Amino acid sequence: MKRKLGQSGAPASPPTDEPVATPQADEGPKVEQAEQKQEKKQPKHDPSFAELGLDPRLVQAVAKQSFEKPTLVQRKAIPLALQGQDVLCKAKTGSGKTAAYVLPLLSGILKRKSTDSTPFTAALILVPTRELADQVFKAIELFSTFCSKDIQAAKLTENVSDAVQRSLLSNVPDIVVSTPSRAWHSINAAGLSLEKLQYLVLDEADLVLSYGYDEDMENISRALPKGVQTIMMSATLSAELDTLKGIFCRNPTLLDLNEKMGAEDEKLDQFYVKCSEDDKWLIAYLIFKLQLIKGKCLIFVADIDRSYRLKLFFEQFSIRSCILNSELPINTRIKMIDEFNKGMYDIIIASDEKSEIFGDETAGEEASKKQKEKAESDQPSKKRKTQKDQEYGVSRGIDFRNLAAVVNFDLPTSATSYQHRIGRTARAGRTGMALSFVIPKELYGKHKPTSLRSCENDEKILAKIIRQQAKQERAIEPYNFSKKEMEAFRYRMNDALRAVTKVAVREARTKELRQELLRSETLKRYFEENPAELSHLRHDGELGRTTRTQAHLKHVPDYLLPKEGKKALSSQEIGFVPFRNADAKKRGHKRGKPSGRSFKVGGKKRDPLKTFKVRRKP
Ligand SMILES: Nc1ncnc2c1ncn2[C@@H]1O[C@H](COP(=O)(O)OP(=O)(O)OP(=O)(O)O)[C@@H](O)[C@H]1O
Repeated sequence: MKRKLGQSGAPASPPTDEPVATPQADEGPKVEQAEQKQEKKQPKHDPSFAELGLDPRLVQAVAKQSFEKPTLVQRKAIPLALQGQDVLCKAKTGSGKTAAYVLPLLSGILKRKSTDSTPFTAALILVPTRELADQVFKAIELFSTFCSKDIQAAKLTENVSDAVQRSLLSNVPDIVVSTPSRAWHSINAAGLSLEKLQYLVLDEADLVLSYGYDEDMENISRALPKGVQTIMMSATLSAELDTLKGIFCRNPTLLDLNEKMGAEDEKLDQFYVKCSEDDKWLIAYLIFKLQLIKGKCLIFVADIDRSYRLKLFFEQFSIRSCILNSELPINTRIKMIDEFNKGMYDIIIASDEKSEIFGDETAGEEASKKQKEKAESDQPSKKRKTQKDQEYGVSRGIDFRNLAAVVNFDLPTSATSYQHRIGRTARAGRTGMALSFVIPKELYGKHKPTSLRSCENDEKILAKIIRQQAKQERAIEPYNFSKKEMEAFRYRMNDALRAVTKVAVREARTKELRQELLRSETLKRYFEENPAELSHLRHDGELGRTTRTQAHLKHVPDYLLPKEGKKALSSQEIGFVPFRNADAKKRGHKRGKPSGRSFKVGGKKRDPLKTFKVRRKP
């Protein structure tokens, strides 16, 4: 199907009279020219938001967000978009791509409305997941705070009937945010009109085809009028982007803004632990029970069962966590991300079910064939009792705020997927840490109860990840735990693992879904009137008695801890991962070097014993 899209080369009715840019033909020199022209025009200092030519009401809204100055992608993309150019932009995760396309879009609509108030849908923003649609919609609301009367936006990813959708769209929103499938459905069944569309945005553009939206994209391309300005955003480039570029863009300007990371500027510390299958569980228990990682954490696992397994395992030790997966209703998922961002939870366990289909630029034909087959087999089956949402995904684009660490409990199956997962932390100038568990080939399949098929190739994937990160001048370093000190905790880990049986996992999965029904809209008013009862609705509550209760596991007795304290579990200190790199610079903190001091973060003094440690390979 993807090739079919590629073969067509251009939509039945091309979006413009201008020649459609043939992929790769003149791309190289054009990029350079565009960049050079910009260099000449640029003032000596980096321009402020006001100097970018945006509507003053938007500049005011940006100031309200406390954005001091535009990020690189915003500085480069906003002027081009305001000039009406098609832009294909690659910039790193968390670099502010959303504002880079939302602001010029809003500015253009406001400018037109100052002379012509005819209502029509002027912009369509397509994103691969419903979570992302919600996030982009909220960003539009925030940026249009001071012009809310002039800008109407709608998102089409709610679970509503066609009749309700039609009535919502009868208000003729200026901007529509949607996944491709819902957009196409609404064009057919709910009266979405693209007749006068001026702007088309594809966010996480390289993913829209991988997600199986090929046919929808092809249909949408045919429904577009001529002359639509297209903006494509992504953190990684892939063959899919060429296909889309050929279909939707008119001679686009390519902004490849992969900022190389010098050690000084690096805000993300990356580590991997090579360990056996059961040691993964042991180390995870130690990290979270002894709070070796400080702050909020996102743990990625390979599938839904695994997420419940880990949550139930953590519950044995009274470690609270919540789960995100494609089975949960969209409202629950969005609410959970919101609450996590508000600081209600510390740990989210997310199943990255689409990891395989993200594609890997380093993978061969054979591998991508397999990925495609897996994606197809993931399509909803009538036999399946619970329906997975095909439009679920949190490893791409979702802005988890102040996330201190990403833990790849199960390594993804591609380097691209890794890049996006770790991009959930160290966003918008903050610092973060990524830790990945890797099963060496010789240890794979040795501990049946915890073995996972996708881990068979962990070492190969790690090699690809190391190469990929090296290209960006980033390093991923080994991290070792002291085996001797860990042993004292092993029987507890085994006790807990034994209690988390397959039956317990199945029951927990059903129970969680049932609980989500209880948390439904019908109870909303009751809880508005009885806010104290809300604690029962926390998503990180215990899934209850699906596992054996083992009270003795809930605390760590002193005699288990090494005499030297937690720090003896790993040697050589790397220091706390602070949120702001500026602090690190001030105190002369160097990555990988022990500082041996306590740090002040957010006004509080940190205990150096509670820091994350690393031992480098000799
Ligand atoms: N100019 C700015 N100054 C400060 N913070 C900013 C600025 N622009 C964006 N941000 C913040 O940076 C964070 C990341 O932005 P955004 O989600 O747009 O990144 P992204 O590049 O789209 O990431 P991804 O590739 O993961 O989708 C958001 O919390 C946003 O509010």
